[in-house]
Amino acid sequence: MKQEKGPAYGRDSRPQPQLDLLFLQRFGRIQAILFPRWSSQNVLMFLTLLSIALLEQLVIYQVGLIPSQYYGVLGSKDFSGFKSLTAIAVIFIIINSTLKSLDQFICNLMYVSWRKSLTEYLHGYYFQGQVYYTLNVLREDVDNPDQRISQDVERFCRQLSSMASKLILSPFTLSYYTYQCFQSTGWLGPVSIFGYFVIGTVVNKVLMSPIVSKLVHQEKLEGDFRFKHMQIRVNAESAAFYRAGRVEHMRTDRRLQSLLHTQRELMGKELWLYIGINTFDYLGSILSYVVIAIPIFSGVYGDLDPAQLSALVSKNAFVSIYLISCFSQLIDLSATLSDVAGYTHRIGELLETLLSLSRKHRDCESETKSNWDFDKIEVWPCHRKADTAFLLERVSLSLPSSDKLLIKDLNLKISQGNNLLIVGNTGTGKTSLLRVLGGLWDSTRGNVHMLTCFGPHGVVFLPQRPFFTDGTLREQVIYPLKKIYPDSGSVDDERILQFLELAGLSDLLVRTGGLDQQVDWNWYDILSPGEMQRLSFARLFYLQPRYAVLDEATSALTEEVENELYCTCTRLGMTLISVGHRTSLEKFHSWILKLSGRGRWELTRTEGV
Ligand SMILES: Nc1ncnc2c1ncn2[C@@H]1O[C@H](COP(=O)(O)OP(=O)(O)OP(=O)(O)O)[C@@H](O)[C@H]1O
Repeated sequence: MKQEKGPAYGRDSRPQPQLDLLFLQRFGRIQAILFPRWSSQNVLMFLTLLSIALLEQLVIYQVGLIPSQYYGVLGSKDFSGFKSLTAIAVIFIIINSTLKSLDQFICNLMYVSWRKSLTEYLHGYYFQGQVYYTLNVLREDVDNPDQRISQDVERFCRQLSSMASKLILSPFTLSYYTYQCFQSTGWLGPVSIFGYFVIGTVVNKVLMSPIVSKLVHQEKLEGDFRFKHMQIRVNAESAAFYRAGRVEHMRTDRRLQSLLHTQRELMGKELWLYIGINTFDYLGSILSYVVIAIPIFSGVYGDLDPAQLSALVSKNAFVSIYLISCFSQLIDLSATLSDVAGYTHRIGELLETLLSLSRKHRDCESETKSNWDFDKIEVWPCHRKADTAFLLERVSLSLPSSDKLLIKDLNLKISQGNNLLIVGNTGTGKTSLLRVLGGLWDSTRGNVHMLTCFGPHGVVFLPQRPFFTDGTLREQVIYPLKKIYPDSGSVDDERILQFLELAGLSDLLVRTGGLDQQVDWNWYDILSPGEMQRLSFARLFYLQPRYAVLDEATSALTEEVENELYCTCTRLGMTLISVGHRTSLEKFHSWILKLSGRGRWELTRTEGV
């Protein structure tokens, strides 16, 4: 693996989120995810919504005519006409309310379907390779990716679906009533109403821009506040030992205050937008009379008597008012649109970062041509039985986000049977070297070649902090494989039980009530640190890789247990790359790499076993 760039990712200065071209680009990109093909489910739903909304308009029009027909039948005392009109009215009202409910129902279905499409799309990139690690640990420019994927996507889809049926109809109603208005008032009506709308849009855009950037900031603070609660939830026991309730209360409240302060500021900005929207709504209602007043006062209708003039005013006022109300409805959507724009920016930023990270991951993968993905090993168990797992050529390593040098010009070959122990003081870069071997960090200089694959027959890492997923005991042991490997049914059960016993965890089986018993506990809460390390070893024995990378994997265990676990690893034919502080580890290794900080290192041979 040839890696030129160091691991440092800077804080980039992104432009303030606005209602600008960037918004349109990001919105367009999200729409392409929501509507990938003409035949996609979302497009079909959208077309159904369009048909229902159009049908609804037709029925509304018919319902609107009914009152005037009542005048007719009541005026002429036509009882049978009254009965049939009432029957028609009831039918239309039932159809109308059904269509309205269907409209709402389809909007809700679209919200769910959009959320599914967008979230699954983001998940596809987020969980690709180590993208989730880079994004959460190394990138500082995209805050709270979890919040963006869960809450921001949810709100974006909800707001967009609430706008959908109004937006979808506007081109039709606008064209129809523009034509009607033109027929009644000539060019003056539509032109002045369009001009009014343009002014309204420009003013609203000015009022909306600060809202968009404030909303983006508010969502960041919302994510920070949630993260604080999550931190306490995950570390509840440690916090309780510190009696941290008071200090954490103060810190959590501080985040809440900051969030609420921003929310209040956002509302202050929204107030101006609401004033703008309401002013345009009410001004619109008198605009129709202004449109008619101009020809009247300029003498165009000088030859009409008052009765003819009022008939003309009433006719023109109706179409103008309708056209204006179509535009007002669009202006009313400004508040929702500014929310949608804020979420569009947050999701768009995440999307862009995910795409660039995934591109980088793909480039890396094609460069190394090695099988780095655990998913693939279930299909193709690694057949690259290379004698050498890692080859490092003049590798230098610095801290991300700073120039502090950890390792300089390291040449190292890790091959079968040559167990390597990495030692050194705290913070000298032992785990960082493993991060480079694991492909999580790039080296600043030099080449890192991984000549085998991950998983059974390849390399397995046991990180310093054990990782457990939700699920049964079997799922913990076979992790990160999704299926039993090898696919051998009960024989596999025997292997798992045997390895649990070897790891000293037979009693855990009794506590869980069996390998496949669903447990709703959090593994981190119910296992002691030592038990977590034992369970990690049971996993390692099960996967039985050719190379095992152990980062202080026995730090919570006694030397005696450490001895047993290491002996089992050796018996199972694993080559070990360990990081540890204990001298008792030396006897299991044939090489010791000592890191001394500031780039210095020393490789020596030991007696080993
Ligand atoms: N994501 C990160 N961003 C910036 N600096 C980091 C990051 N992770 C670790 N570091 C820093 O890198 C240095 C080396 O860390 P590393 O975890 O490799 O130390 P170590 O030698 O394994 O220490 P220990 O013996 O305590 O496990 C430390 O100074 C640490 O603070």
